Amino acid sequence: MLEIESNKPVGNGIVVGGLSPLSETLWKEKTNTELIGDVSARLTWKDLTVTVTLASGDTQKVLDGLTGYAEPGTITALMGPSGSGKSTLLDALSSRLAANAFLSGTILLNGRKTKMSFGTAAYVTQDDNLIGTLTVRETISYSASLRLPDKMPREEKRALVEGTIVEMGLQDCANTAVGNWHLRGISGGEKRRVSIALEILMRPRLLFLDEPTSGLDSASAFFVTQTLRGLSRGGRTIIASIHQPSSEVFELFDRLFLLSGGETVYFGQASEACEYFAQAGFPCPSLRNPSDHFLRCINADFDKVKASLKGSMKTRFERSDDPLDKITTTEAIRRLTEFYTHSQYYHSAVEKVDEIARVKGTVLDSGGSQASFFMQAFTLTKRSFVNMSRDFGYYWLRLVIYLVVTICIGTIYLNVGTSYSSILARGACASFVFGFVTFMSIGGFPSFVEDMKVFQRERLNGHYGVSAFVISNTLAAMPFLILITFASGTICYFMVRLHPGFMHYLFFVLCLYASVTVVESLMMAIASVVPNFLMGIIIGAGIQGIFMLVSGYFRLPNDIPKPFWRYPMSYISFHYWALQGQYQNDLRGLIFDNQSPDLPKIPGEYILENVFQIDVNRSKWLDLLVLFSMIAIYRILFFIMIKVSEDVTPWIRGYIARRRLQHKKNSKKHGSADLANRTPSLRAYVVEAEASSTRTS
Ligand SMILES: Nc1ncnc2c1ncn2[C@@H]1O[C@H](COP(=O)(O)OP(=O)(O)OP(=O)(O)O)[C@@H](O)[C@H]1O
Repeated sequence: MLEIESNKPVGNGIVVGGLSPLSETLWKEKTNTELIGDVSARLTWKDLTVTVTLASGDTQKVLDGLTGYAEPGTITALMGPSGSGKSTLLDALSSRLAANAFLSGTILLNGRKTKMSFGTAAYVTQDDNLIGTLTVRETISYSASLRLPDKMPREEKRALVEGTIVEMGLQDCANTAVGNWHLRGISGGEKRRVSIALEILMRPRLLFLDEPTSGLDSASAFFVTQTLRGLSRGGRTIIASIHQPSSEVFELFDRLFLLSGGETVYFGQASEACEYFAQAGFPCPSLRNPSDHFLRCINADFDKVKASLKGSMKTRFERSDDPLDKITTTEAIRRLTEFYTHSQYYHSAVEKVDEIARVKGTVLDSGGSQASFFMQAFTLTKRSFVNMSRDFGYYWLRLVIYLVVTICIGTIYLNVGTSYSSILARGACASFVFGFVTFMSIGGFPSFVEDMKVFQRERLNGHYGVSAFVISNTLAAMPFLILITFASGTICYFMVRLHPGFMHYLFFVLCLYASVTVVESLMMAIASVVPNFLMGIIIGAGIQGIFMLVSGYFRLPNDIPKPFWRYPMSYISFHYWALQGQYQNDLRGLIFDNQSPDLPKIPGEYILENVFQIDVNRSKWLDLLVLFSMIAIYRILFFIMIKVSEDVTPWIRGYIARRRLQHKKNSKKHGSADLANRTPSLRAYVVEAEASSTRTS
């Protein structure tokens, strides 16, 4: 067990800042989670370098040899100009780097290498991915049910939720919906606070926040930061990237990590940063906010603008005492980074990192949820059902369109009968229903993609697992899909007057239900690979177009080219099984008129075999069974895809990136050697360049 000195109050001695004592006490009592001392998080990173591969194939260093640490009981601010690498550092520390990013260096949690996603640490990202139809209170309450222990009484869960709402100043908008494309909800700043509330609800031992105060007014920014500071004083470790904090907000931070162009400009006590800048030759002018001053010293993006302004307002600048007016910011950054690497701040940071890393502390497991699987699945199903019932675009709009389209089908094929011409009409009607009508199900994809974003946020923060999500989504959608398919199927069946009989009716609507659910499941599997809704819809439409082509209507089954299209494509196509089943369901047992009254009548079985080339020896119920199995297969596929992207892809990515870097290093070495050998005068230059690059690294 670690002895943690830094759990003692830091700074002005406030033990619980903005944090409601009620929530804090309740949390400790009811969850038996004594965070200080036994499961606290000490995070260190040493020589952390992140390289990304760009679309052109080139690589770019986004972070360069960063070293630092974060201890329990402290709040660390990451500051730097836009694009300096703050989010990348948070992503690297929380094991969430993008697919094209490669990390080198050491990150240790309590002295051990740990994968930080899935609940070991909580992360409030820059994007607020929330369910738009839920109110603020509902959003936080569902989150509490998903993660708090089942045994915890309801009143206590409610008290925690209310306490968190008060801590984030959300009481006035607690009953307002978050908002989505058709519903104006809470403001951007309020959304930000809801996102923070969701993560501080469980009092995580390690919390990353990417720009928690962006979009907040100065008073809200102050109170939110004060709450975070209070949370840290309870033994939590907090790291937050922040833009432009006011001087009051800045004073709430214990440590400051200042970045510019991916390099460390300063890492140390926030309260000593002013002195550090003065020592480095950039004292903060008396009337300037220190954090504004630091950022002005290290933002080189506007050097050109500054130079042209200087030209036009020469006299004014000449009189200024500000050192920044005498040199370019690029030069200031160079001096500051050099000053830092030789300063006592850097050396003490390295010493402290080594000291912390030497102590092998508690292995932190996933701390995201303490609720049982059953509770998670139940809460998720309830939440999804509420969302689906409130979001007009999810199912209601589809219900309206389905009803309209099936009434159109009903009027066009009205009372189709058993005349000779009705044979093809019945085939066309079935093909349209199971082709185009089921195709319209992709309309729900944008809403599902929004759900996926929420799922990904919650999943990475360990709120619940993939199986709970798949089960809940399946169960919550079921009543809506039954309503849509049974309502539209009934209209179609009775208007067209398909084969009479209850079992024929039941088969028709069940087949429609299964086909629509297969499309939903297929789109779910697509969403696991392509999270962008436009791309997803295009891919989903393309796949369904191909499935329709090989369904046996546009080209008869025996005429479909055997390699690939017949085997296996037509068997993979759900349209094929739906049509095979429905043709049998509709035609078998009916007798049709022939072309002329003198010719004998045609039995349905004959048409099935000779016109539509249906395998009459196979039961239509078997076709239906195949459709239901496809639902399960696509949902399992979704599950596997998520698992693969979580477990296998990072490993492959790391391997490829390592190979690429190695290859680059080798070719660089050979390239410079070749050049030096060919031109003796260049040899000295290359040797010097290689030596200086080794010195820098
Ligand atoms: N996966 C990536 N692929 C390509 N470039 C990347 C990737 N990740 C980061 N970068 C680049 O690295 C730089 C730092 O990005 P990052 O988002 O970390 O900056 P930031 O300091 O958080 O910026 P902001 O304050 O604007 O959010 C940017 O120039 C960005 O384009």
